[in-house]
Order: sequence, then C-alpha cells, then structure tokens
Amino acid sequence: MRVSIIGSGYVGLVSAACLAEVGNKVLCCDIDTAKIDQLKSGSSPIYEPGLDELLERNQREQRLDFSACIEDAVNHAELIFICVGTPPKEDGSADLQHVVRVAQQIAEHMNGFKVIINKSTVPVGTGERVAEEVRRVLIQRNALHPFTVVSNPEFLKEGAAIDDFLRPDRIVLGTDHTPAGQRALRMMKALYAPFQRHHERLICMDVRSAELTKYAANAMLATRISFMNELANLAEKIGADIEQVRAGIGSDPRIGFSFLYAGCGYGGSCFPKDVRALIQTGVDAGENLSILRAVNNSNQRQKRVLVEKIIQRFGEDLSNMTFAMWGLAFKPETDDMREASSRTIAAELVLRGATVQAFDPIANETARRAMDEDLTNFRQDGPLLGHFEIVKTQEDTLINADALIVCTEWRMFKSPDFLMLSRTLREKAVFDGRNLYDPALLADYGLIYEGVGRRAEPADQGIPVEQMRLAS
Ligand SMILES: NC(=O)C1=CN([C@@H]2O[C@H](COP(=O)(O)OP(=O)(O)OC[C@H]3O[C@@H](n4cnc5c(N)ncnc54)[C@H](O)[C@@H]3O)[C@@H](O)[C@H]2O)C=CC1
Ligand SMILES: O=C(O)[C@H]1O[C@H](OP(=O)(O)OP(=O)(O)OC[C@H]2O[C@@H](n3ccc(=O)[nH]c3=O)[C@H](O)[C@@H]2O)[C@H](O)[C@@H](O)[C@@H]1O
Repeated sequence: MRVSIIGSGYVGLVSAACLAEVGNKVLCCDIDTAKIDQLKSGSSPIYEPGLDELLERNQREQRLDFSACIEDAVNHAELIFICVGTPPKEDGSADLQHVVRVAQQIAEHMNGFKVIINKSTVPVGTGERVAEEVRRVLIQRNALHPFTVVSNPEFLKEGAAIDDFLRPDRIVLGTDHTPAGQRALRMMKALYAPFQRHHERLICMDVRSAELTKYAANAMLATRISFMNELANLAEKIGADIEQVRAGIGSDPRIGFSFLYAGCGYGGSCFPKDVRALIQTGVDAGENLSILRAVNNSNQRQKRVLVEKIIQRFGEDLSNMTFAMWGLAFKPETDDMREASSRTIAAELVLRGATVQAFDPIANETARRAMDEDLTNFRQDGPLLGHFEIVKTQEDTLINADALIVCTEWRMFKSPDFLMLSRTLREKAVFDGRNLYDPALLADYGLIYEGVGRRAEPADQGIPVEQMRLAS
C-alpha cells in the first residue's frame, strides 16, 4: 500500500521504517528541512536500536523516501499518518497546534479520498477537531473530497521501538461508522495484517475510546511506578527492602512484574506529559482525577529523592563537592533527554555549588543541549554556583569525585569495578537511582550505598576487602 507519514520523529520514523519493511511504499515528511536532508543522506537524526539498518535497507530498495513538502506526502498516498509532537501547554493540556496545522495542510492539497490517521497522542475529541479543520478548508477550496479520520494510537517504547512496532501487543483502531470510516477500517486492517503474529491483535473501537485508551495505558503504567516509588520511600523508613517486596508482589499474576521498578522518577516525552494532559481533560470535563494528580506530584518529588539523600549526607552547601554521574537519558537505549530525572538532579546539585561530571553512552550530545537550556533558565533566577560537565568516558567522571550518582540503568553501568570505586571516590558514596547494586555487596567494599527503597547496610568499617581476600 502507499503510505505517507507526517512528522519524522521517534514515532514517525519507526512507523515509516517498519511499514516499508513489509512492502509498503512510504513517504516520510517533516517540516524540519535539516532533518529531511540528513535522512535523505542516509543518516538518522535519532538513536533507536535497529532503526538505521531498516532505514538504510528500505531507502536502498526504494520503499522509503523523505520529503519536506507536505503536498508530495498528500499526493503520494490515501493513508496519511499524523505523527507530529503534542507537547504540553502551560496548564498541562496537549498543545495541538502541530496536529491542527497538518490537518489544514492535508486539506489544502487533498485531491481525492484520504484516510487521515492520528498516531500522535491526542486528547479525546481531537479526531473530530481534525475532521472539522479539514472540512473547513475543503469548503473554502470548494473541493469536497471524501475523507475520514482514524485514531491509531502508538504504544511503542523508546529503545525497543522497532520490536514493539513489528511485534505489537495490540493495535488499536478507532473509526466511525460511516461508509468512509468502514472502508478506512478495512484498509487499516490490511496495513497491519503483517504485524499480527499468531492471533488477532487488532482491537477496533470508536475514535473517542481509542484516543482515551492511549492516555489510560500511559497513566496506568505511570501510576504503577509511582505507587512503587512511594512504597520504596516507606520501605526505607521502616527497614524493609523494595526489591524483595517487588519480587513478592510481582509473582501474583494479577499484578505481574513489569513496570514495578522503583527509582528516581519516571521521565521521557510521554508519561509526564500524558498524565498531566489527562488530568486537564478531567478538569475540562468536570471530573477530578485525584489519583493522577497524586501520581504527577509524587513523581516530581521522586525526581528529587537522590538530591535529598545527598543533602542529608553532605549538607546544603555542596560547593566543595564533585559528583560523578552515570547515565543522562531518561532510560537506557535512547538519546532522549525529555523530562529525564538526571536533569533535575544535576541542576539541583549545580545550584548548591557542586561540580557534576557526567557521562552517557549515547545521550551526551542531546544532554549537552538539554542541560545548557536548563542551566540558562536557572542562571536567569540567580548566579549559578557550581559546574556541569559532560566527560568523554565513564572513568573520567570519577576523577576527583567524592560520590557517584547513577541516573540511568545502561547495561555498561551494571557491573562496575567496585574495588576501584571504593579506592577512587573520596567520600566512598554511591547514590543509585535505579537500584542496580546490592547494598550488602557495596558495604563489603566499604562503600556507602543509597538506593531507592533499599535496606541500608552499614559500610564495612572492619577488615579492608584486600585483607579479607588475603585472609581467605
Ligand atoms: N516518543 C515515543 O516513544 C512515543 C510518542 N508518542 C506520541 O507520538 C507523537 C510524536 O512523538 P515523537 O515522535 O516522540 O515526537 P518528535 O518530537 O520526536 O517528532 C515530531 C516531529 O514532527 C515534526 N513536525 C512538527 N510539525 C510538523 C508539521 N507541521 N509538518 C511536518 N512535520 C512536523 C517535527 O519537526 C518533529 O520532527 C506525540 O504525540 C507523542 O506523544 C506515542 C508513542 C510513543
Ligand atoms: O506514549 C509513549 O510515548 C510511550 O511511553 C512509554 O514508553 P517510554 O516513555 O519510551 O519508556 P518506558 O520504558 O515506559 O519508561 C518511561 C519511564 O518510566 C521509568 N520506569 C519504567 C519502568 C519501571 O518499572 N520503573 C520506572 O521508573 C523509566 O526509567 C522511564 O523514565 C510507554 O511504555 C509506551 O508504551 C508508550 O508508547
């Protein structure tokens, strides 16, 4: 089939590459000409495992092309996906300006029947709003081409996006009951047929329910994480260990193990913004979503949890302290820095005078831009006291460092040389925002360990590890 994708970000590019991979002719469009030039020259503007290979193959085999011209995209296909950003507005609601603009542009160039598919995460009612915009422009043009708007929310996770798209848990399709809507449904079913494994994964519903399904999924996952984060904070205070509790409750199939990891808060381009947007949808509808308000507040507090531990140990004035920071991206296997906890932690430490030496295996560049922006904002509020620096290697972060902070659970951070850490870190302290390490093991190495919800173990003050080894 012929498919156009408007918006070549994480969702647009992954969708385009995967749809091309199964034989569709895909034209991917973006307003950002630099991005399109880069894609045309064969390099990807984002880091996503497996994406480069798919882009390269499908471009070479002429199933995938890129254009900065929306008219080309509208002419190219009957199926047009909207994959542009829906960032939060000041009040938390989703900013639909890009979606609405794309709807208008599609209508300006429409030349026959089109299926307009909302893949961006959009509040309930956006399908109707897009249809209204298209109709308005078509009436102005006196060109009443038939069209329908479908909701097809995306559930991929960054870092695992290709696999999520090629082997989805479910595909949600929201259509209306008009003949055009039903024709679109048949087309969408055919488009997604190659991605169904052994059984039906399509869930068909009305447009509004599909739009709400997307927010409901993200809000549910964010709630689970925040619930575990709060239990973790409690566990610390009452001498329990959240990792043991996680194993204990996850084994109940009604609860399950996924998304039960406590840590220094959830980030990313979606959970924070979608929880806030759903709260605002509630406000507009006169429904107080009190659980989600609590989730949002709880997560903001959680992003500061390591800062609180650091202050408790070293005091408010951190001007003589240097922190090694491992991991900057909001999660492993991505270069995405949107709402990453590392940003909150680094900024809070720098404001208290600390030097932060950070390293991320992939996100160093995006992190540099994000941190420059954050620290410039802080600078406007008063003098910046400390210093933030991204260094070349994981080892370089440790030069003259007093303590280590782990913000992202990249695989390479999972089994470091603890002996070296205990010899290098001046204050021998490890603040583990992703609960990667065993508190008792670190205590054996004489390291002070602070996780999130882990039972504190006093650092071994007795026999140095080397001597223990000699003795045994
Ligand atoms: N990033 C993710 O993992 C997921 C994101 N989503 C949702 O998908 C949507 C897109 O998210 P991302 O891909 O992360 O955003 P992104 O910010 O990476 O990409 C959006 C792209 O749209 C382009 N764009 C904006 N206005 C345009 C216009 N008028 N014409 C053509 N292109 C235009 C931008 O230049 C940008 O390249 C959002 O609503 C998001 O909530 C849904 C599931 C997963
Ligand atoms: O709408 C979206 O954009 C996407 O949002 C999330 O995907 P993503 O943000 O890429 O990443 P997740 O793996 O969900 O992680 C989000 C955040 O939660 C944190 N997290 C995750 C799991 C967990 O147990 N604990 C935890 O703190 C991660 O560290 C990360 O900061 C959803 O998982 C996707 O299904 C959805 O499509």
